[in-house]
Amino acid sequence: MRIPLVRRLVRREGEAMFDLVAGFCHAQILMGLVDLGVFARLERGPVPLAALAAETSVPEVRMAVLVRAGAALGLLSERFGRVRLTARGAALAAVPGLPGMIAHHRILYRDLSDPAAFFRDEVETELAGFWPYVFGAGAASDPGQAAAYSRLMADSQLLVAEDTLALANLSNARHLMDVGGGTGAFLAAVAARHPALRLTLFDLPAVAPEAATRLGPRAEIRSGSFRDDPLPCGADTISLVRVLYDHDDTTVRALLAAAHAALPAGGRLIVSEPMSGSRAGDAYFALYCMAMRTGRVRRAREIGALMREAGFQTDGKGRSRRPFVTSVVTGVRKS
Ligand SMILES: C[S@@+](CC[C@H](N)C(=O)[O-])C[C@H]1O[C@@H](n2cnc3c(N)ncnc32)[C@H](O)[C@@H]1O
Repeated sequence: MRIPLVRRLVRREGEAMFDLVAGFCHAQILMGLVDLGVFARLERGPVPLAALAAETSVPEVRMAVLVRAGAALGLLSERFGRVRLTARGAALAAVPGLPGMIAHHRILYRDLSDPAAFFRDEVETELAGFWPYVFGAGAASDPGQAAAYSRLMADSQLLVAEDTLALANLSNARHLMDVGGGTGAFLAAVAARHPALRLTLFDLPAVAPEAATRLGPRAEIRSGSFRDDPLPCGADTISLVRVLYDHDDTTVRALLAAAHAALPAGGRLIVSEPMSGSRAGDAYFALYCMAMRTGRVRRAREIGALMREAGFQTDGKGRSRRPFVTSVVTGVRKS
């Protein structure tokens, strides 16, 4: 700090370090704003601080602290006695599924509350129970659990679909099968862009029927488990969107082999999910997957190697517009 030429750099480094130190507080400010409905309230327009405090049953002096904290994080501003959303705050409130995702992070944070024990694998994680479908079709038969996860997945699919479709061109495809397609949010986005493309969705029996409600006659719905059943044939393109990272290498190898068997020569496989090699992949999704205890975040080149092992031709290069949304690796079945 005493050397003028590097003072600015040192201050920036110091701020970045302090942000790391204070990260938990930042996350809790965000969750507080979601839990208290502040984003939802301010989406309807600016509000005086006292009214916001009264509506949320928070004492005004404490709400003033929360609002200032939200302002410090670039989410809120207070002008002319009214609290309002900044552009970032408004965008955050409007991203489909994001407030729900922030709220469900309390489960992840409980799992991470003793990080040394977490990394030593001494924690019975709650997230492993939140996503029971990963363990197989039997565990997914609880409709309440299935509905909770399906909603979170479908809401967050909008951006994933946008980036996947920007990176994996489907204009030459005739028939796409989305394996692990959930309740059909990805295929709904595909259908809107490619009206002539034939669509099939494959998912567990507890999940797939809901896709029929969303997609209607636009898609054929096939129920089954890719752990136990062969994948239906007929599609010239298969997509696996946010599926591989839920599973260990043995299951992924079997699934990629099944996709290879289901495709004709020249058929195309599209893998889209957050990958290692980015801050989001390594400092968020990797921990999330570890807490789920079933899968892991992989580098694009690892996914590429697994695809090649299954018989696909791929350069294994992950492409991404926004690594925190998704990355894409594609391959072609060799003849
Ligand atoms: C993380 S979700 C992704 C859903 C959707 N592709 C998306 O991106 O929104 C993983 C999906 O894989 C499905 N799945 C998990 N195990 C499966 C299995 N053994 N057979 C078929 N689908 C399975 C789940 O039901 C779930 O819909």
